[in-house]
Amino acid sequence: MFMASRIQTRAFSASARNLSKVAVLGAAGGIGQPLSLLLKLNPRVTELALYDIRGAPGVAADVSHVNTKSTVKGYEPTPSGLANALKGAEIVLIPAGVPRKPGMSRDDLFNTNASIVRDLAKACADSCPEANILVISNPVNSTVPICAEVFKSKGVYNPKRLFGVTTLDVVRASRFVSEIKKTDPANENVTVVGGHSGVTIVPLFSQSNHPDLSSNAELIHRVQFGGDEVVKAKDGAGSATLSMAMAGARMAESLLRASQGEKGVIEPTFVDSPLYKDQGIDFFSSKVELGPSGVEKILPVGKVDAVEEKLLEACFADLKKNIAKGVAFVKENPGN
Ligand SMILES: NC(=O)c1ccc[n+]([C@@H]2O[C@H](COP(=O)([O-])OP(=O)(O)OC[C@H]3O[C@@H](n4cnc5c(N)ncnc54)[C@H](O)[C@@H]3O)[C@@H](O)[C@H]2O)c1
Ligand SMILES: O=C(O)C[C@H](O)C(=O)O
Repeated sequence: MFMASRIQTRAFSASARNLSKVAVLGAAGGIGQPLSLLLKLNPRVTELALYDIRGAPGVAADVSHVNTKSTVKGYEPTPSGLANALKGAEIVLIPAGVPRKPGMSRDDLFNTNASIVRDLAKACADSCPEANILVISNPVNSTVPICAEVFKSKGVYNPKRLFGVTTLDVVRASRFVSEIKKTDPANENVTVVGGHSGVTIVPLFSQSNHPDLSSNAELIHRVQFGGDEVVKAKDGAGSATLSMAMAGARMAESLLRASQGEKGVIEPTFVDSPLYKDQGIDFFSSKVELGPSGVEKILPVGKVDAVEEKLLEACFADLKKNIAKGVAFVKENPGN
């Protein structure tokens, strides 16, 4: 009897530890819908909370019929709907905001998306201050600092829990390399550092399986401007949604694996980073080891060649401005 209840208690605490509520803000959008579907297919997710300013209950009803065990709920676009979606969340993914049209830079989205992200970050700081916040909304180089400033202003900033999602850059890099080298992309791990726009995206091919590619200007350009390829092809109907959903789901899955005890889970991500703080760059994307507390360890950039050294210089100049713009926005526009 005693034995049985001990076993039951242990089984209960193990499953309680693995209860993982994941919230998606912007769930009815081009990224939000396939991302919600992929999260529904992930057995590590036990509760899926979908929020949008329009259409989340419909997406939730649809996704909820997928026959996996997790529960799915769509929340009304009200402050209490948002608060309830966030309460108890372990991970919050934010793909809310407008995407680019041809001819636009990601920075051109700032005027619209900065206040959307600021207000959603406020709701997160109030309702789930300890959640891992995964920012997808562009311009990531600025929206992540915006979230940090909001959390700081509410006294709940934990730099280990805030992530700009740059996974798509490494997904693209490995696919593009595999096309050139006729290999399996699953075996091509390309480190990409910096930020998430144009020249701030710095692939380090010298560290890959194919160091010769570090002088391939066309490939470097393709990785840096891969997003533009999709924007152009969609011709006004938005930017990458399906590949982004896959990349966002991968980042969430990695965090869940790490929080459930797996060691050595490494993803590239744009975080509050010590790597170049001495040069005034407070956020930087590099390989990060994830753990139960979020960021476990920020890995060094490592040895780069002369071409990459130059790419990094160009990255720093833009990144510094993008980060400063996000910080200044919250100071000048604290909102209600
Ligand atoms: N980080 C990356 O690698 C990456 C990749 C692709 C796209 N993006 C960015 O992701 C964002 C979304 O792209 P998309 O294609 O899904 O756009 P979309 O327009 O299809 O969807 C955006 C969704 O956000 C919702 N939304 C707007 N304001 C909101 C708010 N205050 N609260 C909740 N929801 C809100 C909209 O109703 C819409 O459903 C864009 O900013 C885009 O640039 C980032
Ligand atoms: O290109 C965009 O605007 C969307 C996204 O950042 C991407 O890299 O595909």
